[in-house]
Amino acid sequence: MYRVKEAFYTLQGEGAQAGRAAVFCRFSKCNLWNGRESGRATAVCDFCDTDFVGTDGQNGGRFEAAEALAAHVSALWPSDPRADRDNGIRPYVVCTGGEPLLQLDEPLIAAFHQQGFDVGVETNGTLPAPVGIDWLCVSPKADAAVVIDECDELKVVYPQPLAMPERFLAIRASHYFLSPMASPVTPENGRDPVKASNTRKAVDYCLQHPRWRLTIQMHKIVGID
Ligand SMILES: C[S@@+](CC[C@H](N)C(=O)[O-])C[C@H]1O[C@@H](n2cnc3c(N)ncnc32)[C@H](O)[C@@H]1O
Ligand SMILES: Nc1nc2[nH]cc(C(=O)O)c2c(=O)[nH]1
Ligand code: SF4
Ligand SMILES: [Mg+2]
Repeated sequence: MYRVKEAFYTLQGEGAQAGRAAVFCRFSKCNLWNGRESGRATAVCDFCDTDFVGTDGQNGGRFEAAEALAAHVSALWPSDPRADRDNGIRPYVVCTGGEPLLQLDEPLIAAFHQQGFDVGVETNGTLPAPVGIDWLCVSPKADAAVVIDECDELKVVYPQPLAMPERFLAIRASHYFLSPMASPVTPENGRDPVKASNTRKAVDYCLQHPRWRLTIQMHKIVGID
């Protein structure tokens, strides 16, 4: 059984795939926070900006079979993803959450591929990844041990006192990104002074350590999901 909080079609807002159209499949549950505000202060990961509790979001639900979830995702692509693929377009599903590696398995990856999708994953890196993922983004959290030693992009939310970038240089990646830590809930007026201050700090770190590049949460600026 796969539990999905929400699924929606948007542009990837972060990392090396930023700007690419994708169906986001947000799985329920995380191993580093129970998702309740009452548990945030004692969570391993205490800055999460996402609601991943339950299956009640847009296009959320419970799916018994991999094929059923892949068909559900396919229906959110604006045209026939298999036909698009035949025409040189690469339909894209981003598996996120919550922590997608609690649920994503080889049958579901195969079912996404069967529907014509490239499969991207956003993970905290604490769980092993199944084979077949086309784009793997690892974003370490606090002192949680990272068990993935190779990925497409490493995306370190900055600053985290227990997860400073130097700690992850042994992880092989094609891209090394810093992503400024935003407030868990964007303030009503849309201005986030915490994010602004962290962005300046991330800029300074990248200037001093040119292995690292800045990525920003473009979707929050553009005003899309
Ligand atoms: C909600 S997480 C879900 C996937 C996975 N559990 C993870 O942590 O990578 C998706 C992305 O949002 C990032 N993120 C979460 N809260 C954030 C915040 N307050 N500021 C910036 N990035 C944040 C995570 O680091 C991750 O790259
Ligand atoms: N547009 C957009 N891009 C994203 N990249 C990673 C996201 C996530 O929450 O995993 C995310 C998201 O929630 N929206
Ligand atoms: S950012 Fe990722 S690891 Fe942290 S609580 Fe949110 S879903 Fe879990
Ligand atoms: Mg997000």
